[in-house]
Amino acid sequence: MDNLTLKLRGMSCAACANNVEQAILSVPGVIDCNVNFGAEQASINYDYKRTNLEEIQAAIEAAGYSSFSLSEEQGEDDTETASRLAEQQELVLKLKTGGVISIFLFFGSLPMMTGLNLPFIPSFLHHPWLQLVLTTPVEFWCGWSFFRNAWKSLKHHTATMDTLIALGTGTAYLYSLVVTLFPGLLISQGLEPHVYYEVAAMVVTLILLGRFLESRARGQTSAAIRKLMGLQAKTARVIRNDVEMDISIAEVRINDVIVVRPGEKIPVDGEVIEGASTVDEAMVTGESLPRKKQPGDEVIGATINKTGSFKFRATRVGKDTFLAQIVKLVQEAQGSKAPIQRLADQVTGWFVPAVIAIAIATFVIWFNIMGNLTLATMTTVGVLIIACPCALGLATPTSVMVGTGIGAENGILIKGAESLELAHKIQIIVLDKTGTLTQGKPTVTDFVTVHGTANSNELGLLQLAATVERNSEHPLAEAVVQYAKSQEVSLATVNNFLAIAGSGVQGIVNDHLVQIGTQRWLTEIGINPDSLQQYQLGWESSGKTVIFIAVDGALQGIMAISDALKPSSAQAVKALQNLGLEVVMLTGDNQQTADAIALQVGITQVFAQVRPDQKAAIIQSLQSPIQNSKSQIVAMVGDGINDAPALAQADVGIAIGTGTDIAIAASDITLISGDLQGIVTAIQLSRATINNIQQNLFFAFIYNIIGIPIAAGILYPIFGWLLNPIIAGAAMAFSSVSVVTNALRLRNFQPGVK
Ligand SMILES: Nc1ncnc2c1ncn2[C@@H]1O[C@H](COP(=O)(O)OP(=O)(O)OP(=O)(O)O)[C@@H](O)[C@H]1O
Ligand SMILES: [Cu+]
Ligand SMILES: [Mg+2]
Repeated sequence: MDNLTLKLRGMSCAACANNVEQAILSVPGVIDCNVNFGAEQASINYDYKRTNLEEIQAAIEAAGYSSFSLSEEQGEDDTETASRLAEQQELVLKLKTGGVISIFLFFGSLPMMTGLNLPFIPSFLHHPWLQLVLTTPVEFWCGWSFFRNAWKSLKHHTATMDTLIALGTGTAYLYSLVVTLFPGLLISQGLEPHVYYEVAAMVVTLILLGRFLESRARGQTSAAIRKLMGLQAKTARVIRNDVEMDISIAEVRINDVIVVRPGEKIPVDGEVIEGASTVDEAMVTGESLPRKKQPGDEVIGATINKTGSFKFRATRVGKDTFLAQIVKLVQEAQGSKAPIQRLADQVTGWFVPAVIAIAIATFVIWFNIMGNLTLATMTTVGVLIIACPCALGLATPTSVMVGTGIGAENGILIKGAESLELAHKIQIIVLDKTGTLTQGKPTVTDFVTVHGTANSNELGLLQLAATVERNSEHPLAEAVVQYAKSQEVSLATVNNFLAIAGSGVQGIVNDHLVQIGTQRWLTEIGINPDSLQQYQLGWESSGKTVIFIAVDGALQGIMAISDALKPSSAQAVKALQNLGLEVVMLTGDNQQTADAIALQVGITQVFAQVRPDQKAAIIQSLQSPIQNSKSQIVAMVGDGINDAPALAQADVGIAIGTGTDIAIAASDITLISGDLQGIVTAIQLSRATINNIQQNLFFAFIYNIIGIPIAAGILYPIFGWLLNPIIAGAAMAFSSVSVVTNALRLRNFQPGVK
């Protein structure tokens, strides 16, 4: 199975998105497909053994739309923008032509519309033949795309918003043409031979105007992506054959040695090999404090070198760089569908046919009841015009695009619209202790053996312990090894090494069986761990982790390891509680230590001594409904490595990453910097986005809900009100613009401000 994202062109409304989706799904071998109108993107899951990119693109082509793949975008980008520009220019020309002509027609029809005698308007403007000559180019040149697209979809037995506009304005035009040619037809019926050319021309112009404004505003919804891509440096100074030279970023290869001076942008990802400096990584990680860099440290492309100069070896270039991955991820997220959009999708599916049915009913009823052809035609045109579902298709995707973009700017990577939507419903948030609340860089602070402290026995035991721990990748093990190094203890070799997850490690060193782990584990394997209790209890109550070292089945010493809290932890926990969330701590560590840490950060609910494989089960139990209420939405925050099952079990899995080793895959949301404040921001952003979507849906529906019945003439019998088709056209154009503009308002989102 393979996954593919295509950029789409030629869609004019959500009904088009439906058509493209159907076209792609009809290709044998396509498993699943999701077309996003707002992002003009399709994401497709397909079986690469049964179909390929060409077949899928051909199907899209056959349905009357065009596509190009996101991955080949680098090359395609220029032609893409060029053709888009040409299209824009043509649209502007059509808009100007339509605008000027519409103004003449508008003044020409004013006397008739208002029923007043307006002497300043020359009467020739009202002449039907002149109006015909003026309107024809507007209808068939400016409005040509409506007819072309309507025809294309008719061939595929579908209908889109273009169908409605073509029908609406075409009807107004044809009606007027008939009246111009055979005024006698109406006069014989006792009706005035009024023409409605201005309706055809103005509606076309207004809708073009709406599209123009909409596409301009829509361009801004992907501003975040462009901003991210703009961060990329253009050139790199590499050393090749001992010569320093400036080359373009595209030519940088892995293992190139690159020189960076103070104030310069770091071109690609790499590892420092010489020199030292501090680097401002805010643009990529959201972390505001500059980071110190020295040989061995990772640097991220697009971040800015501050103080010193250094050399580094390129480790990731081109589309593999951290920045490129972020851009790709955000693009994919922007194209994904939020569950809240399903409603809009369902509506658009039957919307256009339903509107055509209502329009026909309107015509039939008015013509039969009133016997008035003019009234029947104009109400029908009004219904067709006001009913366009285009704003509906924009409501969700535009907000999602802006929301995910804002997230990325703040160092929050949101995998898809679904996670973005779900985050605002989180009720319980589970925080892992090590690496999440704490810095995850534990250090040994105390060490005592059964023979007391500071004797030769101590270093011997330390050697045994560190020798075993060197084979474990657990952060605690790392701390023990570091401590041994600082005491200048050399390490021996270990045999039969075994790690028991959540309990400890063991191995044979110099013919001694060494076992290091939790108090509980030692008890389980029949070793009494209690002889150093007076030290143990004090250390634990200050929040340190105590590990127990046994040699040949007897306790020989214990060690206290402390892992400092992140400076932001307590504040973030408080902020989460203020948002109304229940904050829970989950850890494999001992109960006393866990309680002590929980107290420091203000958490009351603690699950301690949880084995790694039980963490997911705890999440599940938190999710289950409490007494005849609904099930709970639980988020899990972890460092993404050993917490993967729990992250996956949670409704929203939030991974904390540092630098470039982020486990993007395991989580729904990734906080690039380790700062927990990011969780608060993510939840606030989710709330703001959902709010925004709801406003958009309101804007999108309100025009149709109010407009269609009025246009159909529901108020005519009571008040004599009808909706002038021109007003309908204006409302329609305004609805999409107001939706996109409202979505752009989301860009003002400020993290941390409620
Ligand atoms: N390599 C090891 N050396 C010594 N003790 C270990 C080792 N691995 C695990 N332990 C013991 O097992 C306990 C539980 O480990 P686990 O990895 O499940 O959780 P943790 O990393 O301490 O905490 P958290 O669940 O918050 O990440 C540790 O607190 C430690 O006492
Ligand atoms: Cu529309
Ligand atoms: Mg852990």
